[in-house]
Amino acid sequence: MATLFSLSPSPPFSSFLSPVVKTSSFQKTVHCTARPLSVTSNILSPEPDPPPPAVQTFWKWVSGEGLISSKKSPVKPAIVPEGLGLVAQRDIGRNEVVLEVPKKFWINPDTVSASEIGSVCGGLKPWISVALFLIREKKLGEESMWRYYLDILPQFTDSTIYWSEEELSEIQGTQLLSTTIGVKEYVQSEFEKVEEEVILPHKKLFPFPITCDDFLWAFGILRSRAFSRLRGQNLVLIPIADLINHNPSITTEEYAWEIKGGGLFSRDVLFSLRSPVSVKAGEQVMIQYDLDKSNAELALDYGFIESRPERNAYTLTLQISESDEFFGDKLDIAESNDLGETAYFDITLGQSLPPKMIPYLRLVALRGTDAFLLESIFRNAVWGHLELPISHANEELICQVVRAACSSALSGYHTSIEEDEKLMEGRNLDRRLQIAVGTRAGEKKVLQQIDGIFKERELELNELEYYQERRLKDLGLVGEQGDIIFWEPK
Ligand SMILES: C[S@@+](CC[C@H](N)C(=O)[O-])C[C@H]1O[C@@H](n2cnc3c(N)ncnc32)[C@H](O)[C@@H]1O
Repeated sequence: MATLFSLSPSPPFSSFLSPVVKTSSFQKTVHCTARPLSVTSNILSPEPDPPPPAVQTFWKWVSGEGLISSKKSPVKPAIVPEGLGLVAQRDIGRNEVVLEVPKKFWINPDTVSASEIGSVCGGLKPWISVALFLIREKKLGEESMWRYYLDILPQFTDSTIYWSEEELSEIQGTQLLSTTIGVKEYVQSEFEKVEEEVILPHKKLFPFPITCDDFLWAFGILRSRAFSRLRGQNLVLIPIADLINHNPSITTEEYAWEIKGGGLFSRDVLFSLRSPVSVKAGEQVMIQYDLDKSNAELALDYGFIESRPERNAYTLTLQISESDEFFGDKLDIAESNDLGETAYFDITLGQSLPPKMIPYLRLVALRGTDAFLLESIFRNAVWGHLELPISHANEELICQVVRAACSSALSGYHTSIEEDEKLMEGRNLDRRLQIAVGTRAGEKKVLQQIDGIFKERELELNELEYYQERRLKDLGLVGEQGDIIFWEPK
């Protein structure tokens, strides 16, 4: 039965750089030592610590190059609980622009094309060419014009891609773990390709050793700090603007950043960042990175999670088996409804199931005497039929398979929700442990929710109305009491 469809532990790894700012928290080598990262308030103490020398040098560079006027700028970099951040130098109004960064200071695939390595990066994926550029500039040290920016980038963040084996053991059984492993394998294989095709054949351009760890660093930097959803710019690092931290209590859907200018008579193209809320002098200016990301995505991209229930999600992977005797017809029906041989359904804690999930499940489970619905004469109407229960057997099967899959997924975690909650109640959890415990508890809650939905459905199987009854009713062949009216010749 379980071969009918699978519930995979791991959702697909989204193509590189999904929407919004990617950031990540870390202990930057340049910023002092470990800093507390618990985000309880964005109000800083009256006398914030002076920024470390590397940040001061960066700020001088930024002002000296005319990127920003340090006197007039409404924000400046400072140490905050999230690492470095942008702090208001005066009161800032809601939607007020806090930074405008001219294009010549952006790092994107065009920057790479115009650089010394541009000629050898032509055919590369945008993120790979930018990653290679960052690594090379970092290794060039004093010789790089980007050195002051690179000096303030963190060595790593709390993203799960940087966790040790021991830390990863805390997310045993989670989708976050499978995704993390998948991402690391992806980075490794991309590194091996670029090493063979670009790095090793061009020793003059890359005279220093470049390792997979360097590549993972660059990947993490891009994943956590690159801005996207920008006009014509899908992957761009904006020095200084990328110091903006995430505030979970800002829930505005509007993006706080945009590209300005570039029209026929306009001045230079600028990246413009606004404060979505009003901020008092001395407070941190923050934004919402992405309302749509699950905790697992936040943990992977940035190295933090949120406590809001709707950040907890689980991706169900359902599949039409190739060995299914009706594979072709089922695939055709799925494809006519924008689904495929494999379909991914993101289920969020406290929210109803995605609307196409149950019809797809019924389709996948369709067999035996119900299979007539797969015939081509039903093709235009079949999805409508699948939106309602088909037969007792079909409905029972989907309940059994989903419940078995939930129970198998739940048995893969090494702690119970109660144990996790107890741990979370305790103070002073290590940041990474806090991410691990919060994510694994959240996934289990969603799995329990899914199991609960199908458990309830199983109890209703005898009361549901199925295709044949609906059909007879439509034909006027079922009486008031549900009794079947037989046609009797007079
Ligand atoms: C775009 S960078 C922001 C600047 C960063 N704080 C730094 O020190 O360079 C995003 C990273 O900042 C940290 N960060 C941002 N918002 C955070 C939050 N609300 N809680 C914890 N860490 C946060 C995470 O490490 C995240 O990956």
